[in-house]
Amino acid sequence: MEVERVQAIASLSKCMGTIPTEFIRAENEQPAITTLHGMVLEVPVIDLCEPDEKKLVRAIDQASREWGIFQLVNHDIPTDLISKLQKVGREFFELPQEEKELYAKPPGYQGVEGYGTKLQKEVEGKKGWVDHLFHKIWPPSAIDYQFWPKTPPSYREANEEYAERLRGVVDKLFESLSLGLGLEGHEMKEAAGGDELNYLMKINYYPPCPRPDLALGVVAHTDMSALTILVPNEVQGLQVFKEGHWYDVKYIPNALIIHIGDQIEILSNGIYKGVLHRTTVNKEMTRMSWPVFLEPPLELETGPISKLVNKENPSKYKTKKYKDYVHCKLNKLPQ
Ligand SMILES: O=C(O)CCC(=O)C(=O)O
Ligand SMILES: [Fe+2]
Repeated sequence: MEVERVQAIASLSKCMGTIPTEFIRAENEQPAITTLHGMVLEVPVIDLCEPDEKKLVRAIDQASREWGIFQLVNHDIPTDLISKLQKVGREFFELPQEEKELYAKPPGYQGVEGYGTKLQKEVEGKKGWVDHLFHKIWPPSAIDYQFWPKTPPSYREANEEYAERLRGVVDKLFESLSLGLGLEGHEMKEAAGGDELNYLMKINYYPPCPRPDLALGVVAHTDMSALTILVPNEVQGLQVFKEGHWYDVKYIPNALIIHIGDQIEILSNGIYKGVLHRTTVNKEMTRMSWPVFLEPPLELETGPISKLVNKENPSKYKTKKYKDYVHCKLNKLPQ
């Protein structure tokens, strides 16, 4: 059966000025009713070039305890490279529909990679106003190039260069998180899979939506990954839940948005918190984002790091294979 892409639904909806009911969220989810505007709390912004190492570790530690999300500036990934990554991704989504379908998840295929429209089973059968493309970008042994667009031709180079540059940022983040918890610098990354840590690229494509007050892009969730490193385009849309309210995450050109995911929450025995977030959509403009999910290998067992478990802080999470964690989360089963 052919899946209807949101991009196609969006072109029809534009003429009609309405959206199909399956995209209209319940009132307790509608962004127009549930977003707190006008002030207020701002996600921490962290300068990765901070010369005082201890200060940097403290800033990352505090943001990860209190927010589970922060924006990283001066991260050393060239602006040109970020623009190139965005350009080739945009060009892929602007291809004729039948060319994009060449990269669709094959029928019956169990993996996550490929072009598609919906990953998770959603709240009350409602749909998110978003299409996506998933493919791994690191390590080289995990890459399956059948899911990488061949058009535009520079797609591959841009993604390979981005993966290469991202590795330095990833190592620095894992090291800081380890030190923040009083561990040796290498421990956190090792517990998350070390050199076998998978970098899963996702491109989210949120077409213009005639009723952004009623629809959501991605529904409220925490990421399953250890960490997620995200580049957005300039269209506002990411929101985080903090102290009982939804807040916009301010767009900062060329910043990387870092999410603490479920796996870091588990490894840290709950000291660092996975952040609850969602996305809104825009009436006139296409929003896009490029999260890279840093995930343990599927067969790796993850659980609280033993040094972080003691009488005062007993283990809060089960130790299990990452693939079993993913299975329970996708099927909404208890962990
Ligand atoms: O588009 C965004 O800013 C966030 C997307 C997201 O949360 C996700 O794909 O997991
Ligand atoms: Fe997410």
